Amino acid sequence: IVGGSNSSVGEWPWQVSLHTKLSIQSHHCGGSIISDQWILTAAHCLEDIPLTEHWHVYSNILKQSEITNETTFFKVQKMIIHPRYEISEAGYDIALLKLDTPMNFSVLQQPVCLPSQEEMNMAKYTECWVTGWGYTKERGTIEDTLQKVKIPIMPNAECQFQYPEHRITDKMLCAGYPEGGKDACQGDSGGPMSCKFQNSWYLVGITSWGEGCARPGQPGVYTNVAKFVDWILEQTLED
Ligand SMILES: COC(=O)Nc1ccc(-c2nc(CNC(=O)CCc3cc(Cl)ccc3N3C=NNN3)[nH]c2Cl)cc1
Repeated sequence: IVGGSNSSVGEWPWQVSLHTKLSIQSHHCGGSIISDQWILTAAHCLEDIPLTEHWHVYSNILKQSEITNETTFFKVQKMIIHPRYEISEAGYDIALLKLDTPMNFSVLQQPVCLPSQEEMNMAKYTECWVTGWGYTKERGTIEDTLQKVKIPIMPNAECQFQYPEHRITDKMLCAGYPEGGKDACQGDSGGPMSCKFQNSWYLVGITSWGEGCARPGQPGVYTNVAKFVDWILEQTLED
């Protein structure tokens, strides 16, 4: 997160850190708790590591340094990548992780609301925050303390204009300041763009891609979760 500040304990109780158990175990991506057994993240986070046993899901974490080999984590039972995902910049950058055991909710570990499907006017979301342990500058390192930054959603037409070589679809959302300076960055992907509306928090976006970090005229691009609520419900409501 570029241009943000430290979060406090329990501020984003749906934020998780996805670690891969490869050479060195480290933070790979963010994710969001959407039910007691399901995590929503970005498809690109999972594409290089398709084996469920390589993933550790850490919830109720503020600092990465809290994670030791004594720290409890959830194992992953099932990974579902959206079937139309190819690359982040083409969209459908969304995936689900089913935990091997249901988690108990608490003040510090609980789900975020999904937006109502086909939510069209994003203008109603005037208080949106992006969170993560990603770099605080383009050539950075993973942050210890979970960072937060408030970023306004911009109309897709404006975003398309700023990314002339891309197709910004209605399944994507963009957020940024014209002057740049505040944005997601490497290591934040998969994590939430959370928006407060009528005193509840909604998972409006999933951090997906951007041209560099916090550059003027290069907003962050997020998966528009409202457009995938049907898919999420289909995949997660065991029939
Ligand atoms: C010790 O452990 C480690 O070092 N772990 C570790 C884990 C993961 C990564 C890592 N993750 C990614 C995937 N992309 C993103 O996270 C954000 C993309 C993005 C989204 C928005 Cl909205 C806006 C801008 C950008 N943007 C563009 N350029 N940079 N950022 N790339 C890399 Cl590299 C690096 C190190």
